Amino acid sequence: MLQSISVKRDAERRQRAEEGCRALPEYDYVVVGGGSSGCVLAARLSEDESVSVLLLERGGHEPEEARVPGYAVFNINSAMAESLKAEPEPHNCNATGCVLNVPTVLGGGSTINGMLYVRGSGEDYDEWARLTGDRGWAFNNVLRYFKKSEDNLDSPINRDMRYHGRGGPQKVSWQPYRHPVMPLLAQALEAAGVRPRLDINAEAQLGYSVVQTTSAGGRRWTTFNSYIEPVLRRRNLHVETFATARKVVLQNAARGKLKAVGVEFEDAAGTVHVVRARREVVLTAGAIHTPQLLMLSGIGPAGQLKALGIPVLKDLPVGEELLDHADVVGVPYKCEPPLCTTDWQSRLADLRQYRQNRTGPLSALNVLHLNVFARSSLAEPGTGLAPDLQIMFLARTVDEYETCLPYDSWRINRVIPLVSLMRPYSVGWLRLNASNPRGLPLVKLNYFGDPAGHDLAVTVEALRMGLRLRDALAPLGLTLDTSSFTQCAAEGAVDSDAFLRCVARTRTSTSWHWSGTCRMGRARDPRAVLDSRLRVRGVASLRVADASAMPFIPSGNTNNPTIMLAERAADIIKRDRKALCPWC
Ligand SMILES: Cc1cc2nc3c(=O)[nH]c(=O)nc-3n(C[C@H](O)[C@H](O)[C@H](O)COP(=O)(O)OP(=O)(O)OC[C@H]3O[C@@H](n4cnc5c(N)ncnc54)[C@H](O)[C@@H]3O)c2cc1C
Repeated sequence: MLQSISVKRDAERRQRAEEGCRALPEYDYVVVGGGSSGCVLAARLSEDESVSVLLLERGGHEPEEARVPGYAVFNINSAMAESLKAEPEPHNCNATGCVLNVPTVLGGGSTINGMLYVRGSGEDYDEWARLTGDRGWAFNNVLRYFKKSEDNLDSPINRDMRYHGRGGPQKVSWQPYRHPVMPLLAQALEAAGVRPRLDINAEAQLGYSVVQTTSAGGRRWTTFNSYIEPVLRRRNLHVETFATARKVVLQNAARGKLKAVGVEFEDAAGTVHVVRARREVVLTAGAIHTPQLLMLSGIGPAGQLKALGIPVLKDLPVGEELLDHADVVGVPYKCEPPLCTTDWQSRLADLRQYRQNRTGPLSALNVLHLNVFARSSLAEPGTGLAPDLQIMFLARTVDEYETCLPYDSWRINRVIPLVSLMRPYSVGWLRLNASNPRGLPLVKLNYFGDPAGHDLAVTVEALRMGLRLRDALAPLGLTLDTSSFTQCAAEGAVDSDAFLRCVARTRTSTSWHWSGTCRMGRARDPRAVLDSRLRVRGVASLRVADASAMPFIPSGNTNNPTIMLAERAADIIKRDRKALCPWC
């Protein structure tokens, strides 16, 4: 499977190289990065037939198998992502540095992610409004962009028109298959006092729920499938794949102000081109590559750029903050037949069933869509009902098939609470790599790095919640399995603080929710790279409209918030253009 993805990608790249670059020398808007946000931007901007839009994407199209929900884990480790090893730190990721799987494919994160459709809490966006001084980012205002993007297919959720939209580009639905373990987990959660919630994307999130996904009819719906594919025939929209931006071309304009006038990029054959942007360059290369591109263009922390010999055009705190939710893989529960079966006959039957009508275990991401959102005893007062922790349930097959199917997880025999810190105090950073500034940047995640130990304490509490399910799960056939936790065994009992702190330190992983590396903020905010209209401070015609712009990480998974941000960005850009040119 992994090999087939990489073979298809290589063939597509070769073909693109033979065909040559088809981009024109000039467009009104050049959008860099065709991921979750870039596809939204390019589709929305090109709705206006009088403007031309180029979308540059360094990857290619996703193969059909990438849309099978049960294969999602393959996507993460395939040629559709590059692996970035974060800086090793003693207090997280087993001191070896977590691996970040950075998307490199049309659709970006929406093509390789877990598809969970989560908005976060209203308080998060009210905080965005406070930090930017722009009420336009408050929840009551951004709700319309969440709804605008949405084609919610499930009744009764889609009957709630205050919170949900129908007919938007992004398909949203419950996955058609629910593993038999899910009702048992729900039963155990209720026994532990966690209440059910039908819809986490309405007035509140707290409780456990079966989360909707960006999939429909047993298939993944990426932002490329949702926003771009239906409009690919537009004559004013051009998508150039295997086109890697190298830098933004900047010029001195009126009154000495810098202005973005184009983008330098390398095509599939390795030829370097410059495309001019008549109106704006919009960076949507994600929270890892957008800050890198800005710095390669001379926009970033002056000291850092000077040390690398990059001429400083604008001194801004690019990459000085990196936000993410630290995930920790908790102690698993063993699940045995007949509840969990992993034999080849069942797998073959699954494949046949999926091929016939896209149902069965392959139409869902095992049990990941069962989520708990909760407030720990350390949740900050004054944050309303915003959760500070999330518990998801991962599942996988261990033992018998591990060597031949290392990433297989559609048939399972372990269920693992995966805890995620929603309101982290620890903040990381991103810098250019001095030995190769164009290569992968250096990233320090700094999970659990806050001096007061708040983040670790919340995580320990969340891990303990996962353990609390054991009394209710044991009679249902799911028993705790500590056999793989030998590294922490000497620390104490399985529910002791010392053991759980050791689990947090050694079993950390990214949640892939990188954000905030080019945050927006108020005019005098020394941490802000962008103003609240997503313009790079002090540079004309240049915006950032991806997860990098978030000033505060939402309490939930970040794909849908990024789509919302891009929807509003498109509206802002259209309005700014009208304001400058009312007759256009
Ligand atoms: C493995 C994984 C699992 C996740 N699970 C979930 C989930 O279940 N639910 C959820 O809500 N969120 C999830 N997320 C997070 C979510 O997908 C991201 O927050 C979101 O995709 C970020 O969107 P973006 O537009 O900022 O960046 P991306 O979607 O990463 O898009 C950036 C795009 O830019 C391209 N690019 C980069 N550099 C260049 C360049 N120099 N030139 C041209 N193109 C370039 C990349 O190839 C990519 O396509 C997950 C993410 C990952 C990676």
